[in-house]
Amino acid sequence: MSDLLITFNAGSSTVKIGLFEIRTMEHAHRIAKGVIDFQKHPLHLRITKGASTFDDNLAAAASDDLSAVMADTLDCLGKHFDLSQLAAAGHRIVHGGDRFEGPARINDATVDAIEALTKLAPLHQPQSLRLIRAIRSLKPTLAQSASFDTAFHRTNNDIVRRFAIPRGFYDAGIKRYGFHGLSYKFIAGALKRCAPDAARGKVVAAHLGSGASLCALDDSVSRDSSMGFSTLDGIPMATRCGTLDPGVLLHLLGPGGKSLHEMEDILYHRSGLLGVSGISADSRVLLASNEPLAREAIDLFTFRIAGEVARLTATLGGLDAIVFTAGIGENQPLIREKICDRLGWLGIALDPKANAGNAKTVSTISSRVTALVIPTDEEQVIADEALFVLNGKD
Ligand SMILES: Nc1ncnc2c1ncn2[C@@H]1O[C@H](COP(=O)(O)OP(=O)(O)O)[C@@H](O)[C@H]1O
Ligand SMILES: CC(=O)OP(=O)(O)O
Ligand SMILES: [Mg+2]
Repeated sequence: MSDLLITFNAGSSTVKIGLFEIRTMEHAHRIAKGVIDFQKHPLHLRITKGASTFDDNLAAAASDDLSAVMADTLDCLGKHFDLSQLAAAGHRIVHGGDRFEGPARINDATVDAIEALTKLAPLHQPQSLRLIRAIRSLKPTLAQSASFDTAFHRTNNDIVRRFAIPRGFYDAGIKRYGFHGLSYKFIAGALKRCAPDAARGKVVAAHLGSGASLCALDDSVSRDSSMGFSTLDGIPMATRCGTLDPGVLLHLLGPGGKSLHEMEDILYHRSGLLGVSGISADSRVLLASNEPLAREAIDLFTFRIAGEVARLTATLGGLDAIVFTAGIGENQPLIREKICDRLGWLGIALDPKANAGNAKTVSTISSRVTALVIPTDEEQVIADEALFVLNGKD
């Protein structure tokens, strides 16, 4: 029987779990997925194994110590899989700062370094740390690894990473890092398999989920991305603002204005699609609505994405392909259409039928730029990187 590997991808409201079989030491094979919904009370776990789904409510409640929640989760998974075979746990860590250039084995020093970066990713980092600590307390001898979203963008050059503020800030770490790197690493690998010509060329990948960003890839190497210092930057998201004139911050934070905490709440949780529409953070709800404000939120989202594609094309010095991925990118034809309609001048022409069917290639045969839809799989990258760490290659 093969050893097993478990992965954790902590988001702001869910933890996505992957269960993999270690078939070779280079490749982990997915056998199940799970999602813990932290918005529900009691906490809800859905496990998907092949065509079957199993739903459980967890007895433990969410708190700063997730040991009980993880104990319940492992008990539920243990009903369907032999967890005595577990060889490692891999975690997605959004921020690796300048410290991490690739995956790392989790030990006290790694945990301290991840913790030190919490302020830079307040929506994601604390939950990942809670999961790491919970697994450590439940299974002290289990190997754990960390996979960093920022690591993939370490290839961005100095001009791309620098803000035009006094130089000392850059040296102190105030620079553009870029995120969603595990997703872009997966897309770069998938492109090599399914569209090798595009993979060798200039590609803009659009990860459009609740968090959303774009990445400029040249020969599969990240050269720029829309997210910068924090996960707020770039294009508007479900509840995050995207790029904002810093003068707005200065104005709102001034005497008698908002507190730092209020500002953080507005920019992370009450902006983006939710803030502009006042209706929902979910693109499905907005697209189904006849309200003008819902339409305006979608129009602003697609307008800003098209603008960012153009900027990243300038970084690359051309464009051969655009890849749509994540919840919206994979499943929302109208949003892809609205983005591409603004980019006809760049040589993108969508095939309406292929686009409506979420086909792999959604551009016309004569389109100069190929438009592709490729499902991402961050957990697969975490699992493969965990194997890399288990092999002692970190
Ligand atoms: N099957 C689907 N059909 C249409 N839209 C979807 C689907 N799945 C997800 N989405 C959209 O994708 C967004 C969430 O993307 P997802 O990648 O699941 O987010 P995250 O992993 O960042 O939480 C939501 O706006 C949702 O409306
Ligand atoms: C980096 C980031 O924003 O991640 P997510 O999309 O999971 O929120
Ligand atoms: Mg995500």
